[in-house]
Amino acid sequence: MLTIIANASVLDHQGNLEKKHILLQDGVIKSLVDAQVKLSDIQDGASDIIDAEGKLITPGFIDMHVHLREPGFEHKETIESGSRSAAKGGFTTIACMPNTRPVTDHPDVIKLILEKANQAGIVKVLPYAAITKNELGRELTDFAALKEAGAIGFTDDGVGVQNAQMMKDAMKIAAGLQMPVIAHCEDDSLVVGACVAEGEFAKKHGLKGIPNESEAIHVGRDILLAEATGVHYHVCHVSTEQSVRLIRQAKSIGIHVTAEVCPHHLVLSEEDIPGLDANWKMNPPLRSKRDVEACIEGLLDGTLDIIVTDHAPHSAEEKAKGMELAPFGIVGFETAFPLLYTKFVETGLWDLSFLVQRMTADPAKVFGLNSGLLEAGRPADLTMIDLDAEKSVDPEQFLSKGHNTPFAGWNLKGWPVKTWVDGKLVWSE
Ligand SMILES: NC(=O)N[C@@H](CC(=O)O)C(=O)O
Ligand SMILES: [Zn+2]
Ligand SMILES: [Zn+2]
Repeated sequence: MLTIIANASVLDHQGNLEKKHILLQDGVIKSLVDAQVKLSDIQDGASDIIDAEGKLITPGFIDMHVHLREPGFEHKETIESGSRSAAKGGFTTIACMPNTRPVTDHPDVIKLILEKANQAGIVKVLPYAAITKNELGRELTDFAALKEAGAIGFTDDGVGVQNAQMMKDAMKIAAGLQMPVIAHCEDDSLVVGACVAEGEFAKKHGLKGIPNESEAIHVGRDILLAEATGVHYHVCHVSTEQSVRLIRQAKSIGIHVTAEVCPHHLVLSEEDIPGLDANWKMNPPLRSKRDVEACIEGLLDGTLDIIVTDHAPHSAEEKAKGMELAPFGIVGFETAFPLLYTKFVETGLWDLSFLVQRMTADPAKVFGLNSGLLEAGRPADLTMIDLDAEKSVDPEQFLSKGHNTPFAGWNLKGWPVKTWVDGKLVWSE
């Protein structure tokens, strides 16, 4: 079956926009043809021709840090609802975290996730497995068996691995299996009972603060352990100036460390929190302006490799418990691209190709995926974006079960309008 996406704007290797017809066949990108070529010359046998005049086509976005909540927390999200939400946001591959119930610490849970994702048949779902059983930090899981079942890496996201020897043992085994260790960096002893960052907001509201060191102390420790074990060490949701500095130094001496940053940590600081509204509560918390600047700088100089959403849906009831009692986390799929496009590309701070690469080719490179590039022979995972479309964020319109976002009402440009996975249209506005 031949599909043609005609007259699409695509980014070339230099980041310039070119007009192309994109031919898809059997789930794969067959070729990109200059749009000067008449459609009548290439459309023989095409079962579907989509006019993409005036629209940008990019490789499908890849999100290496998401929470789909199934099994166990289906009231927050399911693999199906999360996949739909991802597709609407332009994502075609998502990697889901193991803090489910049961925790993804056994091959059976990996198999269940892959089965459910397959049944949903929307986006590609890549499961992470837990480092420790039940994410309790006491006993390692069976890495070899989890890899065999389809896990793509190991992480206790949601909590930090508190014991250094445990982390070192995990890294040694993962290195032997050529698998990455992905770390939620947080030293519990420095955090106890805090819900927002240490800073002006915490002071004003008489709240205990989460200090920057609670993140960076793990980053520093784990870099040393990665050096000792040779593992590919990937840092989750970097949010502090100190972490950026440590990762930059580690990279400069050749340690195999990579890192991710979330849109909210690039766009918001603690100064933006309007009040005690838990839609502004996430882990790591919104930090100071200085930290935001350091994260942006880190992304620009390659210290931070990729952008992830850390899509973390919770129910309205849970979030209504208020800043101190509500769970940490905000949804991310359906606002990520327009948010970053509006804040950084429209304003002339970043090239469009810089943003697109951090959400496509770079995550694919960091995690060894075959997708993320718009070239012949690659899977036909594509996103169509209307860069001129402008609308305000309406959580009621989200396909995610979670409506917990600090961006409600924000007026944004650059909305995804169609998404294909393996050549199949999985979402269309
Ligand atoms: N990021 C969050 O604020 N919450 C995540 C956990 C996590 O990513 O650490 C969640 O599972 O809700
Ligand atoms: Zn985390
Ligand atoms: Zn997370």
